[in-house]
Amino acid sequence: MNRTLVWFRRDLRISDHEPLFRAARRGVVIPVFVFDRALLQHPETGSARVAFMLACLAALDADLRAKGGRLILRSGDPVQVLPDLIRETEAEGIYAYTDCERIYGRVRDARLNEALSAQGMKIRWFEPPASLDELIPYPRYRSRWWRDMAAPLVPTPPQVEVPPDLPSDPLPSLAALEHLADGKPIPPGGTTAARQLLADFLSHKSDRYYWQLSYPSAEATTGLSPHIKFGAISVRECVQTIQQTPDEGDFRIRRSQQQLIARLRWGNGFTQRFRYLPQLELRSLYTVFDEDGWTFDEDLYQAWQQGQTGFPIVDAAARCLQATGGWQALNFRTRAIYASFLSNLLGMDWRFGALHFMRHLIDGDCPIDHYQWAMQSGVTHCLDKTWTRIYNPGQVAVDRCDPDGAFIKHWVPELAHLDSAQLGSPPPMKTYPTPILDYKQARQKRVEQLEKQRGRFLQCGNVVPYLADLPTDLTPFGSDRFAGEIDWAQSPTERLFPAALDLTALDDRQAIALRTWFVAHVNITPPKVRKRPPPSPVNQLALNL
Ligand SMILES: Cc1cc2nc3c(=O)[nH]c(=O)nc-3n(C[C@H](O)[C@H](O)[C@H](O)COP(=O)(O)OP(=O)(O)OC[C@H]3O[C@@H](n4cnc5c(N)ncnc54)[C@H](O)[C@@H]3O)c2cc1C
Repeated sequence: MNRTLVWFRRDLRISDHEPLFRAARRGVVIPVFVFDRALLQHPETGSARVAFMLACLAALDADLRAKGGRLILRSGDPVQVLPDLIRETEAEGIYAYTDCERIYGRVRDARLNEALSAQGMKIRWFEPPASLDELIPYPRYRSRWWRDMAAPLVPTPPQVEVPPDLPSDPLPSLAALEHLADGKPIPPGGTTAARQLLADFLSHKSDRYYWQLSYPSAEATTGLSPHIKFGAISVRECVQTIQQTPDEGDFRIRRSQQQLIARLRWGNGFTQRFRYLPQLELRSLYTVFDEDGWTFDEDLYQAWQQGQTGFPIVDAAARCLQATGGWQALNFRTRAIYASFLSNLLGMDWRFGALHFMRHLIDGDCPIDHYQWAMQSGVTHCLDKTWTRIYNPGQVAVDRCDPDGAFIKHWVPELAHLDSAQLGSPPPMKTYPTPILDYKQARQKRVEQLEKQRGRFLQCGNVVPYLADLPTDLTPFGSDRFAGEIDWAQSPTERLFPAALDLTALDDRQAIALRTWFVAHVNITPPKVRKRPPPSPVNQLALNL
């Protein structure tokens, strides 16, 4: 009987999972998850997120068992572990989804392709829905997204037959993975928990989501982000479940459903941007924004992290992030205000903020996190001023996000006795710091700096030369602050799978298409085409169905 390895990565579910479905139809399945030290010890990995992943793995194992199978756990470098497992099980090869979240994963997958080819072994990569290998204009991507979301869900295999004698490591504890629990409550993981969150949302929140999603104390959002990050539920299942829920003719429900679906699409769009330009994990889209202007002050950075800035909404967000990992409590608007404070008002490189977020967020997802950070810092758009997001962290923010002060008073109890109208700028008191900056001055400084930087683009007809290339050194930002396993970062940059977009080889059509992803308000004309050798072929495992 045919035997196929299914390699789970950030797709920890058995439904709407094409590699698993197809492998189960071929015959015996070896569903495997590999604990990979390079990821577990990546500077941006947070313990709470690892704990949540363990919960999702336990749930995946239970779901596979309900189908007669189980999850096989192994530890080590997947480039060695997976060929060994193919030999051990005499499988024909591997089925897996491509994954563009991180540069490390793409280096690893390129190394795996080479290792398998060298040993005469095969892998078949599947594209997740709404993930494309070709560069197309953003409006066309939107149409493709809708088309992919409308496609029928891949059926859950009725049975998953796993070799009975195949050993698996036990599910490790957090400590065994060299992580310490840091007190954050971990939400239940897995598909059932995710479906329950969506059902609760549709029953109780969907008439108010659109209007209240910016109020942290309203808890009007789904709380699905950690599940989506680990693929415990597919975005397509979320979209179809929302669409199948009647709006009962209530425009509030209709508007909220539309808004939620749009946000799910944004998330996929960020991953697609990273697929094209993985360098966005490491640097700003335009080199000019990284070349001059950032300052760094360790004391101020610590004050921002610990919630000691003297701006209550910022301090509440800081403390909430550290205490909860952001799940449900730290919504989009509050994250944005908190992020903007570091990069725009304290003038610090957005990557320090993104690093701190990733180390604490339970839903930390590199493309969303890094691109949102870059957007809030104003460095993703080279001309359009509307993309300067400098939030006023004073009373304006309180009135917009937390008008009754419930979120602030919860996380900054020193201020619990104040009236909400005082929470924008509390009176001096011994127990709470005075503001660490003057908002108006800091804002003015940042506006002038961004105008100067953007001014360089005004006279240029072609922004491609200003786009940051993939650096030759792929060392993750933050490696100097947090030790990690980063030997892989010295790999040649052309060895990424899927491959990155080669900015030096864009033709006219591609250059125009790329522009639509980044809203550059000038023409982009391509440089001279320089051909690169084609990537080495990958053995695709035939689907003999
Ligand atoms: C600086 C910054 C960093 C962020 N980092 C992350 C991150 O690491 N991981 C993450 O999932 N979200 C991130 N977000 C986006 C957003 O804040 C979270 O998706 C949201 O708060 C998660 O809660 P929810 O699932 O209850 O949201 P809901 O409103 O219920 O949204 C459902 C899903 O839609 C997607 N989504 C919602 N809002 C956005 C958005 N603005 N951009 C992209 N996708 C969105 C997410 O997948 C989310 O789970 C970040 C936002 C900012 C400003």
